[in-house]
Amino acid sequence: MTVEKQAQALQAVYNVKDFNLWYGTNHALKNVSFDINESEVTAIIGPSGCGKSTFIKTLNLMINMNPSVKMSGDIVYKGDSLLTGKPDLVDLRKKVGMVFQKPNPFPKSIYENVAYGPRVHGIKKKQKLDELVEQSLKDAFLWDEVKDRLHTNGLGLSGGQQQRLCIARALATTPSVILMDEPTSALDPISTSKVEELIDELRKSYTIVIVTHNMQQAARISDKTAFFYMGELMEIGDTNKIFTNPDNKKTEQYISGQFG
Ligand SMILES: Nc1ncnc2c1ncn2[C@@H]1O[C@H](COP(=O)(O)OP(=O)(O)OP(=O)(O)O)[C@@H](O)[C@H]1O
Repeated sequence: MTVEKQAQALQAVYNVKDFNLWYGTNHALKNVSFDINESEVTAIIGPSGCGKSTFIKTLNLMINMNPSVKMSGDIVYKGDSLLTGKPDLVDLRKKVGMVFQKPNPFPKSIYENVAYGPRVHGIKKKQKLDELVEQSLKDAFLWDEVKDRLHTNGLGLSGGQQQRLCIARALATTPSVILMDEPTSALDPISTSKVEELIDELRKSYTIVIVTHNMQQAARISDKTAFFYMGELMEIGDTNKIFTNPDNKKTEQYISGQFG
């Protein structure tokens, strides 16, 4: 990590404070506390059902779509409480983009997929939209593959291309954070490595939180790794340390494949 990056890394973009979440009576996240630093890639790992997806969906309050959810503690985004404040959800989701496990382009043209977010946020001028679409597709490493077919349906792209289109769509609203929930688990190895290369580039400009089942992937692409187990954060630290010399016995057992 460069000196500049270390200096930036001291800035927390999220403070998660004694956070609990229940689905009805199911206590899915328990007393979770940690900071997510600006300009870092934070990987969330842990066995199935440990609360990874639940956690990442709280960071843009997508979790609020589920009426059975109750939360306590706090998640503070850039100084503002997401739980006790009254965050503007449209604005929050502009700043905190999300990419899902299964590529989910809108059934619209490639151009319209990317232009959609900026339009919702009031950008109407064609020239500005054209520029944003081109830049976002370039930043998502997709421009060269689609520049001659921008007005064809996004669903006509391959799975890996669709996922990069979804990343372009997230970038088009100029977010500061990108949440990724297992973004490569539905992709083949070549598409996966393209998305990993892309994450490596995006890390220079964005804060990234990624849920992954793939421990090699977490080790390759993240600065920090958080290990969740049965709804608890067992350990968070520098990825190198978590994968070579974790403090917690459960982390060690998980990364060495003793359970999963
Ligand atoms: N919509 C929901 N309604 C009720 N319970 C839920 C819901 N979503 C998740 N849960 C429960 O919350 C707990 C955490 O689930 P979550 O999907 O966050 O885990 P995960 O670590 O992402 O799992 P996986 O790796 O299998 O995707 C589990 O007990 C799960 O059954």
